[in-house]
Order: sequence, then structure tokens, then C-alpha cells
Amino acid sequence: MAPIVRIENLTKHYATGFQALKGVSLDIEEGEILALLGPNGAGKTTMISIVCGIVTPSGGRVTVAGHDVVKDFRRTREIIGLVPQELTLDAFETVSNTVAFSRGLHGKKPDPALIEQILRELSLWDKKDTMLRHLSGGMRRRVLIAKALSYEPKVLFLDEPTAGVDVTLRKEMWQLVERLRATGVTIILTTHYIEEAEEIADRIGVINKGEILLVEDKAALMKKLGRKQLTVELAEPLSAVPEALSGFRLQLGNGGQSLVYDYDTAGERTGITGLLAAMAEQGLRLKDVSTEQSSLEDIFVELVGAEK
Ligand SMILES: Nc1ncnc2c1ncn2[C@@H]1O[C@H](COP(=O)(O)OP(=O)(O)OP(=O)(O)O)[C@@H](O)[C@H]1O
Repeated sequence: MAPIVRIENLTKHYATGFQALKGVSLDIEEGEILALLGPNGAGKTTMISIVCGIVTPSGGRVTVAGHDVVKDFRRTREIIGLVPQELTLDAFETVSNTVAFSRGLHGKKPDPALIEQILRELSLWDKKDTMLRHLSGGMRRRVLIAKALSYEPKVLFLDEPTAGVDVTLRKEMWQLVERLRATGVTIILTTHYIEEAEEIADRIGVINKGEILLVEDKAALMKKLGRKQLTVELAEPLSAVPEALSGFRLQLGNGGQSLVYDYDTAGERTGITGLLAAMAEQGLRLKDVSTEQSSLEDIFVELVGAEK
């Protein structure tokens, strides 16, 4: 199946001369949840804004369901929904009017039943007649989402949907994303929260300094780049790693009380059996053994750090 969003060799030079995107290519499959991770200024918002037709690209091409986002802007904006980081909402408008208006703006017929369903789902129904200026930050965030959902987009972009929201709202957002996915909506979200990507994404893209460093299935990424660490606590401390164990990648830990062994999870053989046998041969007595797996955070820091 052709990807629902195809980004080809996208570049963006801002008027300041700054190059925010340096030839980004990315295919997004229908129905998937893709998380774009990247530090501040990586180019995430620029990329999303181009796909959504808000910023014009300097080079390259983006198609949504086969339509060019520049030439076929009218068609593509019917398909795409965007929840921006922030938007100046009309302070004197009510919640339900704002959301219903948004549907109209995207050329859809009024559908009060749908608007009610969306407001209820986002716990905004009892605030439907409240003016936006009386809403808390979290509630305004919900309104931004309701506005995007009002026109039933097939592809939804969420730009840092949970930045600065409390834990309860964050969990609610994640559940909402799951429910939307179940209805077939394709979701692309940018986030600084690695936990968020780990929790809800099918695929993860890492973007830094205007370039995509990788895009990978989440599970495969963890497997490919993940490292594991085995820590062996010793009954008696050592002052150095014994010569006979120099063939293993070992470090002394905890003031000589433990030996720390790094191994790749992708490797066919971990070498643990051999290590433990060699330790027994050396007469080293073990007190305890534990393993730790690197998280997506470790992988991310390593990738982005390596670029610096
Ligand atoms: N209109 C503009 N004119 C000039 N430079 C800009 C403009 N918009 C963004 N930039 C620059 O482009 C770079 C990428 O910005 P962008 O907002 O796309 O990053 P981001 O990955 O979304 O970051 P953040 O996580 O902080 O939102 C930044 O260095 C930013 O300063």
C-alpha cells in the first residue's frame, strides 16, 4: 500500500538564512502512530508545518494520499488535522462554538451530534458554554484537540501534545490517541518525552539539526540498539579485573565490589555462560547477579549526542 504521507528530500531555508531542514525523506503508513523525537530546534515543527501547508518548503515534495501539499492544498487540508503547540484562541468565544466553527472552516457540514461526542470524550461537555478565556491551560489544550477532531481528519499531527500538562491529562491524551488509532486515523506526534514515544508509538523517528537520523519500528529499535548490562556482585572485593578475564568487556564497579559486563542484546551469544564459568575458575564467589536493559532514553542520548 502506498504511504499516506510521503516526504521526499524536504529542505527549508528560513529568511534568516537558517537551514531548518536538510533533505528529509520519510514515508508514513496509513493507520500507524509515529513519534518524532528530537531536541529543541531539531526541525520537527518546521516539518509538520510544511506537511500541513502552513510553511512553504524551499525544496523537495510532500504528498498526502497522493496529493501535493503545495499544489493541492485544498484537498490535503481536508485530510490533515493539526493540533499545534499553542494557538491564540478567541478569548470571548465559547468552547462549543469554537469547535463547531473549526469544522465549518474545513468545509464540512455541521454535525452537532459529532461535536457533542468529541466534547464529551475530551471532558469538555460541561464547559461547552464557557468562554475560552475562563479555561485553564489544560482545558485550552483539550479545545485545540477538539478543534482538530471536529473535521474528522484521516491524518492527525500532534505537536508536543503533552508538553506542560499534568500526569492525568497526559494519560488521557495517550488513551485518546489509542482510541483514534482504533478508528483508523494515522497519528504523527512530536515529543520531548521519550516515555511518551515508548508508550504509544509503533515507529520512532529521531530528528536532529534538520536531519532524520533514523526511523525504525519501536521494538526493532530497542533490540537493535539496546544494550544490556550484567552486574555481578562479588563476595570479596577486587582491586583490578583479573588478567584471566581480560577477554570480556568488564569494568569494576562499586569500589571493586562488583564486575559490570556490557553485552549487545542483538548478539547471537551473550557470552554470559562463558563469563560465569571463567569467574568460577578464578575462584571468584558471587553474592548476586542482576541485569539492566538500556532504555529508549539511553539510545536517544547516544544517537543525538554522537551527532554533536
Ligand atoms: N520563522 C523562522 N525564521 C527563522 N528561523 C526559524 C523560524 N522558525 C523556526 N526557525 C528555526 O528553525 C529551527 C527549527 O525549529 P523548529 O521549531 O522546527 O524545531 P523543533 O524541533 O520543533 O523544536 P522545539 O522542540 O523547540 O519546538 C530552530 O533553530 C528555529 O530557531
